[in-house]
Amino acid sequence: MTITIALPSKGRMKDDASAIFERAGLPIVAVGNDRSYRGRVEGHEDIEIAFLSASEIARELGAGAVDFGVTGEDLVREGLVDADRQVEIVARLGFGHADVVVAVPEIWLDVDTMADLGDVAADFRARHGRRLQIATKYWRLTQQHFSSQHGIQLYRIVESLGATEGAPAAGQADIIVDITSTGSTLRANHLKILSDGVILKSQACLVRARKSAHESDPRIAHIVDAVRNTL
Ligand SMILES: Nc1ncnc2c1ncn2[C@@H]1O[C@H](COP(=O)(O)OP(=O)(O)OP(=O)(O)O)[C@@H](O)[C@H]1O
Ligand SMILES: O=P(O)(O)OC[C@H]1O[C@H](OP(=O)(O)OP(=O)(O)O)[C@H](O)[C@@H]1O
Repeated sequence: MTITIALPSKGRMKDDASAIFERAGLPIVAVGNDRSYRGRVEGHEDIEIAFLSASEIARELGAGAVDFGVTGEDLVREGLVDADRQVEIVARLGFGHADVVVAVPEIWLDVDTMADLGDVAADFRARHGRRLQIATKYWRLTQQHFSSQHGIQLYRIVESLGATEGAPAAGQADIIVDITSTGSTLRANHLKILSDGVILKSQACLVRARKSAHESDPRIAHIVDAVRNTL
């Protein structure tokens, strides 16, 4: 059986992901030219590299189409139902840090916690004739945090695929759920994070698809150990 490892083909995690495997003694070489979406590990003919986008990696892990992948924990938990049953987070790799947060307009002076936001949501229809609107691309994480964790049911998610922080000022939503790293985009858009509004502290992870064939395969354990030993 060939083992397939999916690595980011572009974007902010690409170089760090390859560097981890280099340090683990599993140097990656592209097959064909620089733009090729296939690679291999030097000296290991039975390991194949698939270069995919970060969110595709989460999906392919869930489908069991790859054995390992490097991607953000946010994308794994957003992309997969009951993620821990489908995949194992083998190692947190120390790059690609970003927090998924609930942020509200700074001028909402009396809203500092999820409980305060729950009060706002409960009154929203009476005051404004519609539900509180949340702009996000993180549907699953938002629903878990609001409905399951904080018992807030009265809201509507407005899908946002880019420039989410601009949605409140543009009148497209009231609040947002998005990732932040330095906080400068939130500040520039006059948004503040609720004190208990950090939904997930994400970073790049080595993730393994849970497959029964892995249990008896020493190459799987070798890859896991080699990557963990770099940290
Ligand atoms: N400042 C940041 N902005 C966006 N994503 C970040 C940031 N810092 C770290 N990340 C993480 O990087 C990952 C997304 O990476 P990137 O945006 O490079 O992917 P992508 O190639 O655009 O993926 P896709 O096209 O599939 O969305 C996520 O896991 C995210 O948490
Ligand atoms: O807290 P900060 O350091 O300001 O970073 C957060 C911002 O960075 C990302 O957008 P980016 O411009 O990278 O584009 P992307 O969403 O297409 O990745 C993300 O979507 C946030 O908007």
